[in-house]
Amino acid sequence: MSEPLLQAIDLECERDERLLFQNLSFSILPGTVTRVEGPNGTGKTTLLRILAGLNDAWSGQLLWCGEPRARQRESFLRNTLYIGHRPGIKPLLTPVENLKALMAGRREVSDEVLVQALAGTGLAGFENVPCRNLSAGQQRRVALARLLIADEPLWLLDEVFTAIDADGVRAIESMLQQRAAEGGAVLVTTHHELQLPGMKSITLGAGGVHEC
Ligand SMILES: Nc1ncnc2c1ncn2[C@@H]1O[C@H](COP(=O)(O)OP(=O)(O)OP(=O)(O)O)[C@@H](O)[C@H]1O
Repeated sequence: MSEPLLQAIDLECERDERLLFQNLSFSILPGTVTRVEGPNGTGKTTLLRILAGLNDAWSGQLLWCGEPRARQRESFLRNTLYIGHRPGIKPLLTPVENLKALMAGRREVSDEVLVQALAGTGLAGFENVPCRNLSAGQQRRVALARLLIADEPLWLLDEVFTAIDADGVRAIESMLQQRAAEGGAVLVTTHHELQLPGMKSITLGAGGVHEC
């Protein structure tokens, strides 16, 4: 069996003296899509932010490719793509400019590739319009175009289906499956009814933590 990309061992997190989760252990293997599920407020966003290295209010162990993540920070960051539940799009910039900003410090991508990625998320013809003039779903599609130029093997995606129409949902589902088929791994939170073949799940909340 292949080595996990990411491994969580006995994670615990408390917010405002409220225990969100404890004894949370799971492995994210190459070739898998894992859904983090649970009712509102049970800690899904918090967990993804912890995994992405954006929240330090936790205890336990996180391993990246079998080594403590803290010792592998650069490799972890270079190989992980996090998209938060807010699209993170700058309203005064165009979709092309926003994608360039999202790629900053990662790698050079030509305008042609960016325009193709935007076309791939249904934004052909909107490449140079300020994002403040786009709809909520179109703004989220700008952020999702990032997936089409991603070479990071691990994707951590928080509520990426919000404001997306049915065709867009199917397109995202196929991107997740594609990443897994290419040997990457995806961890996704969503309230959308996501059904992908072989999908794993981590459930937070009332019944405690459950992994399958
Ligand atoms: N910055 C913060 N400081 C203190 N508590 C916080 C902070 N952010 C979130 N919380 C609390 O942590 C708990 C979990 O929040 P989180 O956003 O992780 O839940 P969630 O499962 O993603 O919810 P939803 O399904 O509504 O998106 C909530 O009770 C929330 O009030």
